[in-house]
Amino acid sequence: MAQNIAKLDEIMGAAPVIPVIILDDVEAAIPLAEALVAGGLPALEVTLRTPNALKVVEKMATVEGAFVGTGTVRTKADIEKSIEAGAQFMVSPGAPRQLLEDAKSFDVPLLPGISTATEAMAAAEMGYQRLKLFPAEAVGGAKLLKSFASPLPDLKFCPTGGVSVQNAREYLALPNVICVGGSWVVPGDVIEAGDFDHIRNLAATAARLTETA
Ligand SMILES: O=C(O)C(=O)C[C@H](O)[C@H](O)COP(=O)(O)O
Repeated sequence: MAQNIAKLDEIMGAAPVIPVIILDDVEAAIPLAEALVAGGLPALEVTLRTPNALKVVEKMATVEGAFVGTGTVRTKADIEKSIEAGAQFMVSPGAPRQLLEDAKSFDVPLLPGISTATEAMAAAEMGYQRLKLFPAEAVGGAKLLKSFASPLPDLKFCPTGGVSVQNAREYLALPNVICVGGSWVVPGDVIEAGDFDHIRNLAATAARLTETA
């Protein structure tokens, strides 16, 4: 099956920002997800970069209103583990051919990462029209995506990597950007301090990024 674009559009279109979460403390999973959802960010990407990441996904998936996905997905095993934990979407920093092939046999959609026109075209050829630009700021940022819009009008992006509250609006104003991803709404020290009110405020500010001033 090709990439489930309708499902991804629902998830990517739910809010302007997908928080990229790096969390090992399972106890913090539910309060963190609740704070983000309450702030207006329902789609949450939990990176598979900590020993307890899948347990964090399981917990967060129980939070009402949350769309929980996994990030840093690199292999078929990562796909299988993500789905078993209850992920509703998966994100990868790259788009290796094998991963794109493997992901096609699962219902849960994969958002692969690209950083050049050639990679975007190769992914599109395999049925992937929703892509992450990674690492967005390092590979050309909003200027690069703006340049993709005319020759690749069918492709839509979630730029991630170096995106912040300062530069997010520039991306979100582009016609080929649905949302951005970023870790700035989930600072490690704030989570460690258990200051979920602060997280909710960061989320609320991020959720308003598409509002006109
Ligand atoms: O794990 C993945 O799937 C990735 O591709 C990497 C993340 O998207 C970036 O680590 C987020 O970058 P920052 O917002 O600059 O911290």
